[in-house]
Amino acid sequence: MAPRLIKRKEATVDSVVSAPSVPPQPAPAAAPQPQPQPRAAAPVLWCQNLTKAYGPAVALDRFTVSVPAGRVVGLLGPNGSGKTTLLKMVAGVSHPTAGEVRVAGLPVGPDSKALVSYLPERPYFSRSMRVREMLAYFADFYPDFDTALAHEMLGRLGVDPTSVCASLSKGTVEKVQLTLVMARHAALYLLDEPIGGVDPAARDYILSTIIRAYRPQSTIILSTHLVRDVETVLDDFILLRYGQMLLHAPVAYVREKGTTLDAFFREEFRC
Ligand SMILES: Nc1ncnc2c1ncn2[C@@H]1O[C@H](COP(=O)(O)OP(=O)(O)OP(=O)(O)O)[C@@H](O)[C@H]1O
Repeated sequence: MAPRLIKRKEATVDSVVSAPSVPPQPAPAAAPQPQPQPRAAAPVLWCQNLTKAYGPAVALDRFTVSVPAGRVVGLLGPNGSGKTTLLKMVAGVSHPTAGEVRVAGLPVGPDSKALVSYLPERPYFSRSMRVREMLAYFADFYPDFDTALAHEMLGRLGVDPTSVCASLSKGTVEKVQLTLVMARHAALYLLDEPIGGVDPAARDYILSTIIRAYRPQSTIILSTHLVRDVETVLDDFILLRYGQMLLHAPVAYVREKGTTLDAFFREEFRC
């Protein structure tokens, strides 16, 4: 893949959501439409001019990308550069102000969500539940959830499935959440800061085994500030700044320059 270099510039307000001036009218009855089907040849993730504005502030600015199957992609950028905003829109928990997202050729909706396993940046499960109850909850909710694999991962990560979530440390909560997300058989995994709080030994297992080895056919997009830790497992990276894409390239692109992704990132975003 040829690297895509995009000239940097300050974010501008080009699209703001405005409230409708008339009350919504009931839609006329429409003939049933055929449901869109995933297309094998379509990129797993495709975004065209994807934009998210919060009032006058643009969190993501005309983001365009195409990511094929089987890639592990690092989503990198300084605080506030739009990483979480992008992942939320692909996952369908936030809606674009403008532009388009497709997952395996499907517009974001119930069909695309069935293909996506999303790890949000903040814990979301009930503190009163036990870990094994969370597993049962996921198994009920997602037909592609692999309970045996989840137990294997928890065992390797040293998490007791009988623990009550409220009793777990921050890093252990992260391990449980990542297990729940990665035990699904999804086409696209969106991981928002998956290893920030976990200890270095668990981090190695998560990166080398859970991220790199378990899902060779799937695409994994992970946002992180731990560039040095993740760079050995990444195929490609996307650099964001002020909501705009600076660069989408294979990690080999920086290695050919005789540097590391971590050094490249630090140089690019030096304060
Ligand atoms: N709900 C919101 N309302 C208003 N502004 C928001 C909202 N969510 C995000 N933003 C703004 O959008 C921009 C991008 O935020 P985002 O969380 O996507 O960045 P990030 O790259 O994930 O940051 P970090 O590395 O700190 O997690 C920031 O300027 C942020 O303040």
